[in-house]
Amino acid sequence: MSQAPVVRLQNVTKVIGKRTIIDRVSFEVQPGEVFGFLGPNGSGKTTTIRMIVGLMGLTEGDIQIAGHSVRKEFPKAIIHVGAIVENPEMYKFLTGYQNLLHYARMNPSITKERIQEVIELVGLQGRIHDKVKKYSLGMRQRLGVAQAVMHRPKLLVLDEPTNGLDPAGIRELRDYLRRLAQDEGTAVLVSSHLLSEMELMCDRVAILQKGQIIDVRSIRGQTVDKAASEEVQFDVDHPDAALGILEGQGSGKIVDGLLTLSVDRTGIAALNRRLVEAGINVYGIRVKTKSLEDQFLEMTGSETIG
Ligand SMILES: Nc1ncnc2c1ncn2[C@@H]1O[C@H](COP(=O)(O)OP(=O)(O)OP(=O)(O)O)[C@@H](O)[C@H]1O
Repeated sequence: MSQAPVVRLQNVTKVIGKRTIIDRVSFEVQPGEVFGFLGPNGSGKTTTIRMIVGLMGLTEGDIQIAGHSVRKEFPKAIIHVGAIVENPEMYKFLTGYQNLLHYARMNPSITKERIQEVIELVGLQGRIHDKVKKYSLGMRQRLGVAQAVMHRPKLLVLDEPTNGLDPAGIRELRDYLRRLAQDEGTAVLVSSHLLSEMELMCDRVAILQKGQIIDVRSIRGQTVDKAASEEVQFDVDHPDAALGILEGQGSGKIVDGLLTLSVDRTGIAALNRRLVEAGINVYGIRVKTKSLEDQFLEMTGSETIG
């Protein structure tokens, strides 16, 4: 991608006592991208996020936000960030609108028009004049996001935003985060321990395990049921010879007497044709679909993800 990243982590490391909690974590989030930070409980998501938003120092490495190092130019970096890391502080006896007005007063660049715009962005227009104490958790969170993005930050950071939300609330969260990314070009970083939610919400995810990034991948449009990759097994009369014939066609191997390859659907017919033309008898072809969930479990071992 040619755009400059909104946030760039380079070899971020955090050591507490003698323990390395975060170990050389590197990734970038682009403008307009919803980026998921996925990992089992205790893998280090919150710690990383706390370092991004300046609630905790780094032991090694650097984090740049809009090109400014949080270590060297923290005030210049942090003005580009909107975040909900702990529960957003709201005045429960004031209305949603009064709360937004209160925070807007601290920043003269926020106009009444902008307040209206963020209210519509998070879909709170029908309830914005109700007292916050009457709000559901999902509505409080929308108000928190509205407040966090009023000053048009380049980066929005949300730690476990789906916690406690029902499926409808999660869908709404997804919709307004996407809107924010698309309409305002905001880079959105969300953490979660639930792959199924990340798949619906994010363009890419980084998978964190025991303080290390073990994978970063695109997932836009994929769901748990759709294959991210497929393993194809050919039942043939001479597996070794078949393996030789298909050399160079991906990582072929023989498993339980079956020729096994990773290939996408369109490649299966072509491989079959090559085998038959080379005189190999093919008795069966089986496609073993691996969902992202399977792959995530494979990568993170037996640790639970939700
Ligand atoms: N201040 C601290 N002192 C010592 N250990 C800490 C501290 N903060 C976090 N840890 C440890 O670092 C590891 C990562 O914690 P962190 O809260 O970042 O994980 P997480 O992925 O956000 O998990 P969860 O989803 O459960 O919050 C955990 O083992 C935790 O016990």
